[in-house]
Amino acid sequence: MNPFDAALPALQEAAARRATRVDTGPVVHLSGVSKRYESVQALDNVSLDIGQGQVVALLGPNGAGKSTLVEIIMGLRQADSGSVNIFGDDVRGGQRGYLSRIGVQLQTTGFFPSLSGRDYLKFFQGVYPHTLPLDRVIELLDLSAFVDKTMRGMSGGQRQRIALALAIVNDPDFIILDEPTVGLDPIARREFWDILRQLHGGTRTLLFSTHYMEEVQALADRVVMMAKGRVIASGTVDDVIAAAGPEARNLDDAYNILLAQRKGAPK
Ligand SMILES: Nc1ncnc2c1ncn2[C@@H]1O[C@H](COP(=O)(O)OP(=O)(O)OP(=O)(O)O)[C@@H](O)[C@H]1O
Repeated sequence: MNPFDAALPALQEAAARRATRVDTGPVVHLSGVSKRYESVQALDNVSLDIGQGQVVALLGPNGAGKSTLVEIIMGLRQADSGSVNIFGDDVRGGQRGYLSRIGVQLQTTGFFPSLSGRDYLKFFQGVYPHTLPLDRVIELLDLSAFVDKTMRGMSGGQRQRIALALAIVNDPDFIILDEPTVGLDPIARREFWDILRQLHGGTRTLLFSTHYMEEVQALADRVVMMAKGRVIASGTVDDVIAAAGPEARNLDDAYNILLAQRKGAPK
């Protein structure tokens, strides 16, 4: 049986539970967020709203501020100024209730090489009050062939799959992924996209950063383009292409045009 079909009942149940939850307002509400590291202005007055069920791609060159933004949303870093609200929690004010509702896959995950994937999954299951059944997570992400291997014995793509599995153990409403498919070969990347589509299922909110245009086009219903700590364009792929002007035929063109305009703009 297709692993996705096998996992469907658990996902449907989870989606039904989410549907009965009454949330008002956006999942993410950032207003005027700035962050400086010594001489670098990593984020400069960033405002962003993400609604429930949206799949949002953060796109931008190295150093644009994507990871910093993602880490502030995860509560791993503190913004210097502005407001950060996730599921209504005032993150800068110290409210952290939202953490049980998010799942996070960092750019790189450090694993103890001698532990297995199953060891990690069990450990994470013990951390949260509500979790998806372990066998469902294994089925959903198609982990059975390697979940009992040690982390040392896995390929990079398999380790990334375990990292994603750990991000969904708590059946999160909001999944945040920092460059989730970096280093994967094209086939593994496409498999990863299929998994993300299944996880989204129309109800979960997804935010991911990426450098891959085809990843944006395959997954996102909204793009937030960043450069030098600022949001330089936001909207659907078509909106962003239109914002770049008539010379932009596709997202690649739009990206290059908007970045070139930004380079010429005063800081
Ligand atoms: N801990 C830190 N200390 C000092 N400077 C930092 C730190 N973290 C990030 N920076 C700087 O802040 C800026 C934004 O970095 P950030 O990692 O958020 O960008 P990014 O868009 O995620 O880049 P990449 O695509 O390379 O991951 C960069 O100039 C970076 O060098």
